[in-house]
Amino acid sequence: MSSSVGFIGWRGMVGSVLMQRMREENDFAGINPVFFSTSNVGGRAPDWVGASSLQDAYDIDSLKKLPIIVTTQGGDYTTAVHEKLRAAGWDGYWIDAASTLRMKPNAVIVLDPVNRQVIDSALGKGIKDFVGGNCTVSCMLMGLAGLFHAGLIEWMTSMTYQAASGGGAQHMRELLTQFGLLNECVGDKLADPASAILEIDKTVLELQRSGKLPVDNFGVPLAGNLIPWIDKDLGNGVSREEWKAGAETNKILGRGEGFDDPAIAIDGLCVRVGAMRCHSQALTIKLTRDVPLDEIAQIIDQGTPWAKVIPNSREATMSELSPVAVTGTLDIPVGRLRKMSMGPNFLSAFTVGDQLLWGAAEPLRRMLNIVLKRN
Ligand SMILES: NC(=O)C1=CN([C@@H]2O[C@H](COP(=O)(O)OP(=O)(O)OC[C@H]3O[C@@H](n4cnc5c(N)ncnc54)[C@H](OP(=O)(O)O)[C@@H]3O)[C@@H](O)[C@H]2O)C=CC1
Ligand SMILES: N[C@@H](CC(=O)OP(=O)(O)O)C(=O)O
Repeated sequence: MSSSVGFIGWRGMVGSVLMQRMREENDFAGINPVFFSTSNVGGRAPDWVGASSLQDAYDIDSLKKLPIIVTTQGGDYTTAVHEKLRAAGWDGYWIDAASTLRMKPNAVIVLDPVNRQVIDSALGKGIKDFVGGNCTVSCMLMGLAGLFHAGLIEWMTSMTYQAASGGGAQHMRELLTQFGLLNECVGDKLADPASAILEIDKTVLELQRSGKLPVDNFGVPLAGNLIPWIDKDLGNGVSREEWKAGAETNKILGRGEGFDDPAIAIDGLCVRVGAMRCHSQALTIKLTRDVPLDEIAQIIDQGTPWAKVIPNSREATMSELSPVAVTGTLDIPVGRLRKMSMGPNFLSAFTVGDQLLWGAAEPLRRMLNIVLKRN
């Protein structure tokens, strides 16, 4: 008999990528999907499952009937509903993209190609809350799993270059609108090859500083700029996005508080750049021992089926190690691998991942399938 699965947030950006991947993998064949809405109760459910109407995503009685709920609606929704649903006696599986529950002791951060053992052990203990990790963390781990599992990482810094999509659809629109307006304000000068570049630069800067660009989402212009702060201020000089790197990576790997193995120190700065939907990161890794580069490349390549080592050449880097090359694929290229001048135990790496695929939708899709196979 097919299991009923409730979907909340299916028409949002992360939800749409999840639906797309589920359809590509024929995942709907084995389930009875029930679609919910926070804004259009009674409206039509998506075409591909036939005509049924959207149920109320806040109605605890409707949600309670489902053995599995998958939500990509966001943290506010999780906060509003999860506790109430559990308090009402619901004992189903909750699979969530939002960060709200990630660090709760009875929730597991899911990234099964990396932490299937942690997931299986949690399932065996009756844990029912499974949450996708932060996009930067998940993409990094999909690339570097081999090194972590081989015990080769003593500590690591991660300097990120995060895409506009991490903020949501409106952020992507705002970035493109800003780019358009900047282009427009110097359109005539750009068309004239004889015009002075410093004049163009001055005009662009004037518009960027004028307060006339739309900045409702980012707060400041991102086009032709960058923002070295992502997510909340924790009050100790660390942004919440930066804190997640260490906290979530260790929890995913089953290390640190609550586990037998000690935490690995991971820290860095998180920066928003004008890329569309791929997060990139530059990593400095202190190895636990001196390992030759060709062995390191092999270990990374074999870490997950999606990790792909890019030769450390200018040509390969430019064509294969960029957001434009990676967007829409599940590949996690890892390149710029070289020993650093600080010594043979210091490794540099650069990795890129589609933050809506491995960074958000794909771990949830795979977790749903793990749960379905158990049921
Ligand atoms: N953006 C990201 O990169 C990541 C996001 N996440 C998590 O996923 C959550 C959802 O993110 P995201 O998908 O970007 O959020 P969206 O804003 O795209 O979608 C969230 C909800 O907004 C409602 N909505 C209102 N207007 C529209 C519209 N015009 N088109 C589509 N949906 C609309 C929908 O709910 P309804 O149908 O009920 O009206 C939808 O489910 C985040 O809050 C975060 O917790 C996790 C990892 C990465
Ligand atoms: N904060 C990430 C996106 C995201 O949703 O992260 P999280 O799932 O950890 O809240 C970014 O802005 O790029």
